[in-house]
Amino acid sequence: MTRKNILVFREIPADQLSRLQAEHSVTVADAKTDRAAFDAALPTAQGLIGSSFTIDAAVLDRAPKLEAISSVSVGVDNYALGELHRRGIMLCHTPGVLDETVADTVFALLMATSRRVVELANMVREGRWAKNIDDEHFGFDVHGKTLGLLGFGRIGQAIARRAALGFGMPVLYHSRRPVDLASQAPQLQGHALHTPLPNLLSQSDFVVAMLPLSDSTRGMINAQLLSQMKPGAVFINGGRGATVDEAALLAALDSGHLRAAGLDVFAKEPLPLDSPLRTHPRVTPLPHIGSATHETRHDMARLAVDNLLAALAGRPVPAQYDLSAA
Ligand SMILES: NC(=O)C1=CN([C@@H]2O[C@H](COP(=O)(O)OP(=O)(O)OC[C@H]3O[C@@H](n4cnc5c(N)ncnc54)[C@H](OP(=O)(O)O)[C@@H]3O)[C@@H](O)[C@H]2O)C=CC1
Ligand SMILES: O=CC(=O)O
Repeated sequence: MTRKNILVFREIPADQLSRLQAEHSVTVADAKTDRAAFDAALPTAQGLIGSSFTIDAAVLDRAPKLEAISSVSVGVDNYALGELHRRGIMLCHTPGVLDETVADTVFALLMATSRRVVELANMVREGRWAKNIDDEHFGFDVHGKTLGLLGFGRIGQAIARRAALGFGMPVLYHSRRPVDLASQAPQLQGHALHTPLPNLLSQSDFVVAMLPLSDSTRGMINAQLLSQMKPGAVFINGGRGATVDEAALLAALDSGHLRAAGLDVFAKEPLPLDSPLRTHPRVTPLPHIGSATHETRHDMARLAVDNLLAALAGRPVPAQYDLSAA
């Protein structure tokens, strides 16, 4: 079989790198920290694999031999989808293998915001636990409360299973098309309801966004949407930061309309030091760790390598992203 040129633009585990090296010529050059080496390898690259770097038309112009990109992520908002489609370059991603881990992270944010986990742990660490805990420190229950999900795809449904089956939470969800629960999520039958957005917002104690970033979702969670949320509700974002108007979110927290926010993702990452979201007392910020466990990151890398090896060999690809609508 012909050896092809692969450019690894963000580190992958050694055992997965070896699989690529066994069949192809591989250059490892981190696109962010080793940009000169990345640029030098682009003109001959036939396959790219990595994540967290924007591959736009300017990058593609310098990669005339490119056949396939394998993203070690499920989200594909870093890629110029229309350009890839136009140029006939295949895009692969890692759906499914991270669903349960990301749902766990979202639940960590639900618990942390409601039970004030970080704030009260800091009180203990800093020697400020000086008296018995009283209502000044109390949190709010999660179990039994209503969960509103914006986005009810693979990960949204994994969150819904935890909420409905583990925490006895009624689940309302919003997506453009209702999901046929009988065939796609039988465990959630009788537990999750496709709900008009205004009703979901006004009835939910927790609103969790698990949306991809696209033209239709960019800035979707704006002042008007936030104002329709139930007073005292908690907002969690596990999808993409740019789906939220962050200034509007801050205003909703500062006015007291929202009780708290748990955010794994931000419009700009890493979160700028001067962002008020970094230190806001009622925001629990995480550094985009939705899928960041040893097991799941390894599974993602393995699927991304499976994808790229299959794409370059002309074999059926396990998880090709459909660019036809781009
Ligand atoms: N924090 C982290 O580390 C991680 C974040 N993510 C993010 O989560 C996203 C979701 O992942 P996953 O569940 O696998 O994706 P899916 O494609 O399975 O689900 C996406 C959901 O969003 C809905 N949706 C899309 N556009 C809109 C819209 N305009 N209005 C309302 N609903 C919409 C879809 O329904 P419909 O099309 O019917 O509208 C679907 O229910 C990823 O794209 C990624 O950006 C993923 C992994 C880790
Ligand atoms: O944000 C992570 C992803 O896989 O998408």
